[in-house]
Amino acid sequence: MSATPAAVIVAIDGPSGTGKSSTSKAVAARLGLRYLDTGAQYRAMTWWMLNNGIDVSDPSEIAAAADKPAIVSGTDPQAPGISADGADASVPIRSQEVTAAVSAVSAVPEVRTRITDLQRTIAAGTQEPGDAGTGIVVEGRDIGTTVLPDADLKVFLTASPEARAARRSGELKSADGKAHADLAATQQALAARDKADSSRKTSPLKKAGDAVEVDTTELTLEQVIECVVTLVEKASADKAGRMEKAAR
Ligand SMILES: Nc1ncnc2c1ncn2[C@@H]1O[C@H](COP(=O)(O)OP(=O)(O)OP(=O)(O)O)[C@@H](O)[C@H]1O
Ligand SMILES: Nc1ccn([C@@H]2O[C@H](COP(=O)(O)O)[C@@H](O)[C@H]2O)c(=O)n1
Repeated sequence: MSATPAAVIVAIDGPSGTGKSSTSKAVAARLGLRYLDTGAQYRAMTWWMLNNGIDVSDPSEIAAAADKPAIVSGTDPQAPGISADGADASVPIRSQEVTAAVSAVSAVPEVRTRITDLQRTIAAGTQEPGDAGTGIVVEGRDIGTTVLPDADLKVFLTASPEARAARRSGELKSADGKAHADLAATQQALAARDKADSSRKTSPLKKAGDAVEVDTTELTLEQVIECVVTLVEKASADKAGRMEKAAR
């Protein structure tokens, strides 16, 4: 087996609140990989549409506007950043308004084609020799099934609805300091978004057949990170071994 790890492409998918972002960022930072938050790209597209008078309840209006905004994603796991038409979208894409509209926008095929092209270009850039050639962790809903079906490692994170709602409620509380988060309402909102994301026609949320499923319900975030780091290290060493063999 080779001593030099290869630049891997890692796909991390799963429903909302399973820990995709937290895990992917930490794994990428620990292993010196780039990081891509594909949910942020759909959110930035949605934010731009809401700001530009697009009726997000009308799929034909969404489709007609899908190629208009320039969506630029950062890939530094410590500070990813995202902009739409040059405007910093990092904070506003997390608003309730965007969260409520994003599933409808992301279900439109023209939006998916546009964003999928961006994602593939960014991932391919991390396979070039030089500074960028460090590999990448890409997280979302359809990365292992559609965007990067040849990824070196696919992970599908799950957690019980109760655990996911409790995590999200904790987040809401710490964001405004008030103990207002209604667990049942949070659980309902997560279930509604998952249902929309799993039942759309184009590229629904789905586990790839060759993905490693990790149920995070009973695991701490640190345990999930360690588990995925181990999987990535193995995938990277295996890839390096294959490359070395092919070069002989
Ligand atoms: N294993 C875990 N144990 C406890 N809390 C966790 C765990 N994993 C993630 N969290 C917390 O749960 C919340 C949601 O995590 P995160 O945003 O990473 O999920 P996500 O799958 O990316 O969600 P979404 O798809 O909605 O963006 C965060 O506050 C995070 O710190
Ligand atoms: N690969 C993806 C990633 C995300 N989406 C859509 O974006 C929404 C927001 O995602 P977050 O991870 O930021 O919560 C999500 O609910 C999906 O509608 C997607 O379609 N494909």
